[in-house]
Amino acid sequence: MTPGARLQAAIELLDEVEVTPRPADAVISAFFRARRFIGAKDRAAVAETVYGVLRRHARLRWWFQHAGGFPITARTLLIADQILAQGRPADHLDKLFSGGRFAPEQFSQNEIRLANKLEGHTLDHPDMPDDVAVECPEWASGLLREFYGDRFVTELAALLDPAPLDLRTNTVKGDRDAAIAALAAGGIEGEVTRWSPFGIRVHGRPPLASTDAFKNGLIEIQDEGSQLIGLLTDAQPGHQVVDFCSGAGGKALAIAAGMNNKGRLVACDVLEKRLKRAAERLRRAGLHNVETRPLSSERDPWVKRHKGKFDRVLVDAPCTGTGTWRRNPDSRWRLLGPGLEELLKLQHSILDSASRLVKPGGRLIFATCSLLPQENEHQIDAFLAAHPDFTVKPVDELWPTAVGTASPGTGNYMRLSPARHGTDGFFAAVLERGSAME
Ligand SMILES: C[S@@+](CC[C@H](N)C(=O)[O-])C[C@H]1O[C@@H](n2cnc3c(N)ncnc32)[C@H](O)[C@@H]1O
Repeated sequence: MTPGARLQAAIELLDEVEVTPRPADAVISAFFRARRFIGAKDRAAVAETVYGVLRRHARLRWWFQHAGGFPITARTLLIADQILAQGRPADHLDKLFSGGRFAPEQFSQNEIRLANKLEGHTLDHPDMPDDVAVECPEWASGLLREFYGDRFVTELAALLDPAPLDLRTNTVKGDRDAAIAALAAGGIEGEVTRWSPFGIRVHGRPPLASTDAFKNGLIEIQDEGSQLIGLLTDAQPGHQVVDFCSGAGGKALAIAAGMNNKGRLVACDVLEKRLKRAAERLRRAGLHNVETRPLSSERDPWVKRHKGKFDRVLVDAPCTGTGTWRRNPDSRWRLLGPGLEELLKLQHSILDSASRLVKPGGRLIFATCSLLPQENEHQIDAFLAAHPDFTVKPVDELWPTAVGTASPGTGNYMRLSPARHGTDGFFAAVLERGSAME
């Protein structure tokens, strides 16, 4: 692809993301699936351009206001991003917008005026309000400010950069050194992660799906923080385990690997399509002790029938995903699923129902990828008030045996953030049921 053709593809994709009520990563994947003739390098370059514009959503829009109120379109956003964030001179950009075959149409008069106004500036500006500078939407700003206090800007700024690419070694297939060596043989450099004993942080964005290590199930793509939730579940070989909100099985894969194919893990979700994806991944990973169970809702009769039967129940609850903003920058601005109030009710109800599955002496693990205390500590407080037979197992105490690395030292609960830990933002609480049932 020529540089102009890449820009045109990015404009088309930005238009598609704008009108499609699905997450940007799904829209981007579908766009390339329908255009298999676009090679891997071009795909990566186009996707990076699109993600860049989405990542700089509020700051770019601020500049449109500041420059005198220009119309916001996919084209003008891209022009602004190229000048302000990529430092491309306006006259160079003008040449790429040549109107030639596959290239974008030539600049309109308005676009020439916009490019000239922005020329010589960079993205950040001292007059930008903090919420704009750190891309924080209004719906979350008050809650995050209240929680983080004077760390608000630091914590939010760390969510602006792209997330690193983390892998988890599937210990059923080999150890971490073997995985690092297998990747290195294919020219992929990676280093051990700080907190997860099975994690590898890879340099750049290499095409992993075509590597033998991936095809043989030796590695899985999984953020380090997510790996740690699997470890804190502390499921042992022989245990009976439920992953209540299993989705496509990211954490189920990690937990089942730790059980070394001994015992039983039931992966539940209300979306059967996701569970089917989980089943495929489990096969590739060589894990045979997992069954999938679609639920009609968190109150499915299956739950009542299996009351008190499980050693471990993980609730990886649906949430706002504020901890994954660097991975899904569009999710800050496009609330495609339920809003916060609805999520809080759902989380409460899922926790309440799933807790029935835990046997006396067993554990309930509640996790989210949210930074908001309303979805985390407050949910645990409400749960404990209603369920006095459960108590908190402090994460700091569990860490040495369950994880085995130096603990991040976040107290009773695991609370990770990109600014402090270099992982996505995650929360996890481990609750133990007393030996007599309620
Ligand atoms: C955070 S995602 C799970 C991610 C998954 N555990 C992983 O590690 O890949 C939350 C999941 O909860 C599921 N979910 C939503 N409502 C639910 C309910 N009422 N009962 C059970 N699962 C539910 C969603 O379909 C979604 O897959």
